[in-house]
Amino acid sequence: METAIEVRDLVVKRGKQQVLHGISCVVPRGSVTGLLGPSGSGKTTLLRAVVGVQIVGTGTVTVLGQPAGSAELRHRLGYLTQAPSVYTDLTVRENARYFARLYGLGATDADAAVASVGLASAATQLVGTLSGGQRSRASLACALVGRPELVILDEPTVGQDPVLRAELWDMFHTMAAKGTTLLVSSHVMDEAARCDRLLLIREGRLIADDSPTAIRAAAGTDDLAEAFLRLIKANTGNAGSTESGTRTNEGTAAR
Ligand SMILES: Nc1ncnc2c1ncn2[C@@H]1O[C@H](COP(=O)(O)OP(=O)(O)OP(=O)(O)O)[C@@H](O)[C@H]1O
Repeated sequence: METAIEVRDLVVKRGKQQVLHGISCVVPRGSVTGLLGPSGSGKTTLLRAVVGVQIVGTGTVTVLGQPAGSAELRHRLGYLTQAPSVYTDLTVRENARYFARLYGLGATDADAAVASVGLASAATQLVGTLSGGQRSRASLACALVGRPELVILDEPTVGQDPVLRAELWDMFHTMAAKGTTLLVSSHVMDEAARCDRLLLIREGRLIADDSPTAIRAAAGTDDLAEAFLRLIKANTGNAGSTESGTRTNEGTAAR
């Protein structure tokens, strides 16, 4: 297994609060890895550390063999932030073409990215006039237009209808099959089940790092939502433990 992301003993403070308490995990290349956890558990903070825009206390984050945030990684990594980051006074197409140019790509690539997120029919519409879900997809098109090797997506399917969500997940798997690595945060359990691997984070600590199948088996239930609840319950009270990055298949997280 080739590694795309390696996080070691990552500690991050935001404001006065310690948000990540010594996270260690690896994300394999060419996989779709889901990052799950309750609101405020530190998912966005971990994604920001991988992208290299988060000040890190201690620990290391290595991305595609380079320290996170290295200039060399800029064109190899695509990042979709939770709040759409597109120009509201440009059309969908103009936004995508602008980002394509930054990657040395042309209009055809930009238009293909717009079509891939289901926005071809809204290509000439100003982003400021789009619905929330459409705006989020416009932002996704811009994150993907450079065909990055590593794609970091912070809740990419929020506000999308079930059909679009299914289409987006099919697209993520098609990208992974071609060698792209995707790290995707989500709150939605049926999306967790679609991932090759899952990282479950709670209060800034990793409580599972395994495949959905292994997580279900370790928790003793076929229901992934129930498995997560059991893992969270099993880890309640371990908050002071120095153990982090517990893998369920080592049998420690689901006791
Ligand atoms: N700029 C900031 N300054 C201080 N604390 C922050 C800042 N941003 C986030 N936090 C805190 O860090 C913790 C983790 O936040 P983070 O956004 O990483 O969680 P999350 O799991 O992505 O949550 P959600 O699912 O709601 O998006 C929270 O307690 C949050 O209040």
